[in-house]
Parts: sequence; C-alpha cells; structure tokens
Amino acid sequence: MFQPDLLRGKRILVTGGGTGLGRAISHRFAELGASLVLCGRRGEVLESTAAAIAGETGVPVETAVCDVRSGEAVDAMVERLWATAPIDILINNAAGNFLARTHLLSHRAVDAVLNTVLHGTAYCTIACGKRWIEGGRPGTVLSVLTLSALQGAPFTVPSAMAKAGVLAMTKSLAVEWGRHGIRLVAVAPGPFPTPGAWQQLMPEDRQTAPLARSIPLGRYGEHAELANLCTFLVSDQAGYITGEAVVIDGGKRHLGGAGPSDLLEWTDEQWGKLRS
Ligand SMILES: CCCCCCC/C=C/C(=O)SCCNC(=O)CCNC(=O)[C@H](O)C(C)(C)COP(=O)(O)OP(=O)(O)OC[C@H]1O[C@@H](n2cnc3c(N)ncnc32)[C@H](O)[C@@H]1OP(=O)(O)O
Ligand SMILES: NC(=O)C1=CN([C@@H]2O[C@H](COP(=O)(O)OP(=O)(O)OC[C@H]3O[C@@H](n4cnc5c(N)ncnc54)[C@H](OP(=O)(O)O)[C@@H]3O)[C@@H](O)[C@H]2O)C=CC1
Repeated sequence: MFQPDLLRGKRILVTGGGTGLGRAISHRFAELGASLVLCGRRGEVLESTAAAIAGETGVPVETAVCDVRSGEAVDAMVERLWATAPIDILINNAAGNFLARTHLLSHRAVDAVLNTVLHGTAYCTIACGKRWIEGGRPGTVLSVLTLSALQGAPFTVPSAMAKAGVLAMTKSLAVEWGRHGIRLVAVAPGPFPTPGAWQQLMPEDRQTAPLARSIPLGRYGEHAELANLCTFLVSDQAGYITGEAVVIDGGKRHLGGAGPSDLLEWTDEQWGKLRS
C-alpha cells in the first residue's frame, strides 16, 4: 500500500499514455495524486483516456498529440508544456513492434521501430533533461524496456536493438546527470496482455503453448503489478536508485533461451523412469 499522496505535486509526462500499459501506469500515478500529460499520435485516444482517468481520480490530465519520431515535434511539445509548469517525471513508454523475419525487413520497417523506440526516447529524455539542468531542477526518467533489451529476441530484432540502446542510455545518463539530481531508471517487463502487444506479437498460432512452459509463475503479468513497480521507482522513496533496470517477468528470464522448459511438464512417471 502506498501513501495516498505519494506523487502529489509531481507533473508526469507519459509517452504512449493513451493505451495499454502506459494508460495503466498513468492511472496509478493519478490515483496517488500526480498531475499527468499523456502523449501519443492519436488525439481521440488520448482524450478518451484522459477523460476516464480524470473522472475516476479527480486529478488534472492533459493531452499532447506528438509523434516522438520527430525531434522537432518533441521539442515543441516539451517547450509548450514547460510554459505552463515544468515536468518532474518523464515516462518513456511509446513503442512500435511487430513479428517479422529479420532478413526480409525493409529499411522503412527497421526505421519505424528504431525511430520510435530509440530516437523518440532520446528526443524526449534530452528535451526534459536539458530543461532540468538549465533550470537547476531535479528530475526522473523511467523507460519501459522489454526482456529483449537484456537478452535479445529473434523475430523482433529492431525492438530488441532499440530497447538495448535505451538501457545503455539509462546507465550512461545516470552517471552523466547524477550530479544534477536527475535519476534514470527502467523496467523490463515480460508479457503483460494489452491489445497493442497482442495484435502485433501474439497471433492465434502462438497462443497454444502452455504458459507454465514459458513463465515460471505460470501466468501473465497484471497491469497493476507493473504500475506499482513504476510508482515506487519514480517516487522519492526510490531516491537513491539510478541507472538500474528492474525485471518484472514472473521469472521468464531465468528459463534462458534453450532452457529446460519441457521438463516442467514431465510427470512423476517420467522422472521415475529416468531415475531407474
Ligand atoms: C509475446 C507477448 C509479448 C512479449 C513482450 C514483447 C515486448 C513488447 C514490445 C512492444 O513494443 S508491444 C507494443 C506494440 N504496439 C505497437 O506496435 C503500436 C504502434 N505500432 C505501430 O504504429 C506500427 O505497428 C508500426 C509499424 C511500428 C509503425 O507504424 P507506421 O504507420 O509508422 O508504419 P507503416 O507505414 O505501417 O510501416 C512502416 C514500414 O514498416 C513495414 N512493416 C509494418 N509492419 C510490418 C510487419 N508486420 N512485418 C514487416 N514489415 C512491416 C511496412 O511495410 C513499412 O515498410 P515499407 O513497406 O514502406 O518498406
Ligand atoms: N505488453 C507487453 O507485454 C509488453 C510491453 N512492453 C512495452 O510496454 C510499452 C507499452 O506497450 P503496450 O501498452 O503493450 O502497447 P500499446 O500498443 O498499447 O502502446 C504503445 C503506445 O505508444 C504510442 N506510440 C506508438 N508510436 C508512437 C509515436 N511514434 N509517437 C508517440 N506515441 C507513439 C501508441 O499510441 P499512438 O498509436 O496513438 O501513437 C500507444 O499508446 C512499450 O514500450 C512496450 O515495448 C514491454 C514488454 C512487454
């Protein structure tokens, strides 16, 4: 249980905050008193989410239509937001991804993912970071990675490359900006069902494998579990944590690429036969 006013007084910009995990994280922040700016490309999606969160929590929720692939658009958005009040916390959550065989990707397909995840994250982070440093203000950046940032992922290679780059950014800027009171942290989620991720990455053919084989805890993550982790990491309670990425995956990472997942379903008889 968090203090009910844990994030009161914090103004938080959430990229990709209109849908899925960004929406869930934003909702939790609002419940704990933060004021929000939700950013994405689709104004109607942002407006609908903002109205829902504001209605349920009573906190102000602004929206900012912005394609983070454009550095100019990001600078203009952040400049406009700062004119009202500084942002205290940036959540780099916007992403694009799809399943594809890498040797068949076009240049534009590679760019679609890298420009959103790697470049977009860099543009947003620098736009906020430079204002924090110039204004002598502290700040916090939380980036949403994936497990693939740590261990790679076939068939989603541009995403894995981009998220690994964001992890490198997190570690590097933790050192470079630490003396300015700026913290950079990250979360690396395993599978958390969202319409966006499932549409892109979980065609029906993939939904047949038993969960216990791919996730030791035997279930997908719940949005509230990720939102609570993000809440702790951006709060002042985590004020001495920087440059770290926290994995939240039900133990999936520890199965390893070619781990013994089939053995998880062996019966006592099979084990007995082996022993004898
Ligand atoms: C298994 C359970 C989950 C485990 C966890 C996995 C970690 C999750 C990571 C995530 O990021 S989930 C988030 C998913 N959400 C989204 O992807 C939403 C945003 N996505 C998009 O906007 C699009 O999908 C996009 C393609 C990334 C970008 O859209 P945009 O409108 O800018 O591009 P397009 O003009 O449509 O396409 C550009 C370029 O890319 C080629 N392309 C698009 N899709 C595919 C595909 N599936 N396979 C191959 N190539 C693709 C497209 O053809 C264009 O190239 P050209 O044809 O012009 O050369
Ligand atoms: N769901 C999962 O299992 C996992 C998700 N993740 C990560 O969690 C985050 C959220 O994913 P999830 O909620 O599942 O998927 P969504 O598709 O719901 O979220 C992606 C969001 O990013 C926004 N977005 C995409 N491109 C741009 C852009 N160029 N400029 C601005 N906003 C953009 C989208 O809004 P719009 O289209 O309106 O621009 C959307 O709100 C991502 O970083 C993803 O990599 C990581 C591991 C697992």
